[in-house]
Amino acid sequence: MLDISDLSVSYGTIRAVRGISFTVGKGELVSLLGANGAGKSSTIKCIAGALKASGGSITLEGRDITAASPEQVVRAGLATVPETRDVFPDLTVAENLMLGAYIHRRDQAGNRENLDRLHTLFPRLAERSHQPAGTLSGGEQQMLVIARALMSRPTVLLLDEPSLGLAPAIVERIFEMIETLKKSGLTILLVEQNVNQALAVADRAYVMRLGAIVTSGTADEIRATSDLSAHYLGG
Ligand SMILES: Nc1ncnc2c1ncn2[C@@H]1O[C@H](COP(=O)(O)OP(=O)(O)OP(=O)(O)O)[C@@H](O)[C@H]1O
Repeated sequence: MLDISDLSVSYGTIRAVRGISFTVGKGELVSLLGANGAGKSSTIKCIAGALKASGGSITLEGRDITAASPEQVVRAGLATVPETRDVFPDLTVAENLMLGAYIHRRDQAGNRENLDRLHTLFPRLAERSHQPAGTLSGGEQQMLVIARALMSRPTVLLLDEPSLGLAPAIVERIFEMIETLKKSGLTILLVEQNVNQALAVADRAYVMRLGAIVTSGTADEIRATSDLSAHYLGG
């Protein structure tokens, strides 16, 4: 489904991602793990078309999207939830959601149907449809940005640190929702610092350190073989 081959990303002379390769199969939930500064967000931004690759290739369902713009990437079927969790604070929840559907703006019936499905998945957003998004709690804003990404009807969803800065009870809810999305058949690439939670939902994981992939395997293999504290806590 998603095939990353020898991908490099640089900021001037800083090489943030150094020739990494990994795959995410159809319907799989793959996690990209690593300490601060390992290069996870740079990888996600590059796949999303927000950063230019300095080498390598990105293929989605056999189609080369390495040089695609963010909009072209969304049109190809890949939606991204960045770690910045940006909502438009003065727009209502409903208006924020409709912005996620801009590539389908002529298909109003399809958008309504998708919105109904998302309201079932995120009842809190349905209750707060007419409320300015800036008045939502942090956890609700995270739900909103995930739902907004799903309004583009992606086949692959990239989630960058969805649990960042949220209370443990809310983190539980976010991970339950990620599991529900996986069960619905969505292909997911999940970047997380929350290693235990990520491995609990992931089929496979890749561990990044200093811009390179140092370990990969099933969630059980990663738990069993790698020294998590060394990779994640920088020890
Ligand atoms: N805009 C930028 N300009 C220069 N260097 C950058 C920029 N963004 C990231 N970097 C550098 O690239 C490297 C990888 O950063 P990146 O944000 O991809 O890591 P990360 O694994 O996502 O970490 P975090 O979890 O803290 O976001 C770091 O050394 C970082 O300082």
